[in-house]
Amino acid sequence: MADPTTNGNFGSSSLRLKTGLAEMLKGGVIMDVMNVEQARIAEEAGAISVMALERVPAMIRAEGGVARMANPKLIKEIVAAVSIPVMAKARIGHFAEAQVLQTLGVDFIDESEVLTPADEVYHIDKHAFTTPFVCGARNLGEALRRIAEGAAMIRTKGEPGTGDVVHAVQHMRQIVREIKALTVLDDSELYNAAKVHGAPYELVRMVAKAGKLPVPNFSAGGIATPADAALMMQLGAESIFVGSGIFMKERATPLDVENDPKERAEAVSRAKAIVIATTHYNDPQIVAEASEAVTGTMKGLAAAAIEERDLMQTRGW
Ligand SMILES: O=C(CO)[C@H](O)[C@H](O)COP(=O)(O)O
Repeated sequence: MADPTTNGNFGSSSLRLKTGLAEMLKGGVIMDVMNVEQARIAEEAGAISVMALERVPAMIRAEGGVARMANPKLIKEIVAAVSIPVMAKARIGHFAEAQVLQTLGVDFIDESEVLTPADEVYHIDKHAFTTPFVCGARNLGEALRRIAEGAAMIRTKGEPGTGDVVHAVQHMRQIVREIKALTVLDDSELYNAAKVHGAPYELVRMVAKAGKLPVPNFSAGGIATPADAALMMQLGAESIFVGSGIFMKERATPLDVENDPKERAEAVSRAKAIVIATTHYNDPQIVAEASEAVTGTMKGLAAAAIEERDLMQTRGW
């Protein structure tokens, strides 16, 4: 049998390179930004990367409509404004949006359930791109299916735009639990595990041997406070994505960081605190100090109150 660590798509030098880029983002915070000023604040606050998009999930949730890839003009402005890596989102299955993002030179493409899915059956064939991809997952099977398609980074889906961390916790706990369960199986049992998880045997075997995913495992969706970030890191996340928790004032209204110094200071305080808490996630004293420095926190929306059909996390498979 082929050695899954050296053969097949996953062993390709191109995927190892993409995963290497993802490894460089470990231990940091990736912040959603909707304009150049937000991107500058994120960089100054110590974000490891920014995600360029037109509306953060809280706004998409409040306003409805079809959520698509951001305008290339906005992405180019943000790429030009910061020196940290820039990510941008494509709709699930929308390989033409991903082609545009690759042409624009973004550092990572997020095939994201936050946008309105473009294909009800197929995710993007991510091996066909030189730009690395990150994808969301709620469980190990979903994570491994995305990795099989070429994803170089996995993140929990959580329930984006709520400020409620409960589903990010659920997804991270499930992925970690399912990985642990694989490590005690013998080789003959792994075939059935692959069937149960709906994932390629080679990847299941790789995870069973290593006790971890073959790509970095980050967390996203509903992370809104420094303590939320510390919680996710302690549960096994290797980095944190924060969208709606930093730049939003009301559910559909962002802080005016361009014209209002007080609101700008509020965004800076939230951004810095999340970065500090992510770095020092194992030190409650530092997380306490970071939390104290925050002025204003996203009010949020309890994920349990959302109708099944309005969940973003159930998009993708
Ligand atoms: O799609 C994302 C990660 O790739 C978003 O950045 C993230 O899910 C935002 O969620 P929230 O607004 O709840 O922080």
